[in-house]
Amino acid sequence: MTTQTVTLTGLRAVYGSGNRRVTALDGVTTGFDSGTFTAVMGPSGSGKSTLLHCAAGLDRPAEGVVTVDGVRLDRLGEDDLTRLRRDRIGFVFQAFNLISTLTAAQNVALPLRLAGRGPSDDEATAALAAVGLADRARHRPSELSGGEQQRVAIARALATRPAVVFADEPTGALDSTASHQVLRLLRGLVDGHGQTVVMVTHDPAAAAYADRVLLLADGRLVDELTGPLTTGEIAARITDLAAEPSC
Ligand SMILES: Nc1ncnc2c1ncn2[C@@H]1O[C@H](COP(=O)(O)OP(=O)(O)OP(=O)(O)O)[C@@H](O)[C@H]1O
Repeated sequence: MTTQTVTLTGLRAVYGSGNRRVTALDGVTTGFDSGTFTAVMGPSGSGKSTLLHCAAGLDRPAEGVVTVDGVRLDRLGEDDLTRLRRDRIGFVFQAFNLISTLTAAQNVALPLRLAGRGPSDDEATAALAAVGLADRARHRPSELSGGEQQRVAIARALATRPAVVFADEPTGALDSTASHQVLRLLRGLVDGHGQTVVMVTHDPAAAAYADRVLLLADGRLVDELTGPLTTGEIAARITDLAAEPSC
């Protein structure tokens, strides 16, 4: 039986108040099956980052329920939520967000140290080996290419063996070759290790690596494509969506 690692039910997210009030999510219900790769797409301002932040417990929605690994986030206090984020959720950002003064291995080991489980050189080295960077363990971020830095960031996201990895535009700062390397890596984590991955992207070629593409518009889920998907099919659906009047 398939289990859902993350569920979102009736999510509403609102920023500001009065005439500056913006409804960023307007009743989103969906789930992310364990061991699957989902891409979240949609026009700028459609609510993609807000969805990711709410699903990852970085923002609290105004209404609705998020569960991660069977735990309702709205029932957690700030300390328990921080612990759950640290132990059960991996993050990958467009800007890599590595600590410049630490080596690749030290960056990867950081979540383990914060979780009181480290430092374990073996675990950090194994995580770097899994992303093909065992020989770069002692390099600092400035000594690595963008693609290598993002692979270190992925190794860091995996260090605590999270239930889910959320990636916000992970290839946004990379050239095409490095992008495909990072996407193949994410795909391999899903296929080879049953990792659950949820990725926000603007790029149909990146979304083509996913099993499922969710399309958001004006804070609502307006379509869902399931794979195998080609870049062309995804790009065509996005173009159609842009031409449709929003309701
Ligand atoms: N901190 C904030 N304060 C006020 N409004 C916000 C804030 N963050 C986001 N919004 C608004 O919420 C809506 C959804 O924003 P969000 O960043 O989730 O969209 P997005 O689809 O990720 O956009 P992009 O593709 O441009 O990154 C937008 O209208 C945005 O202007």
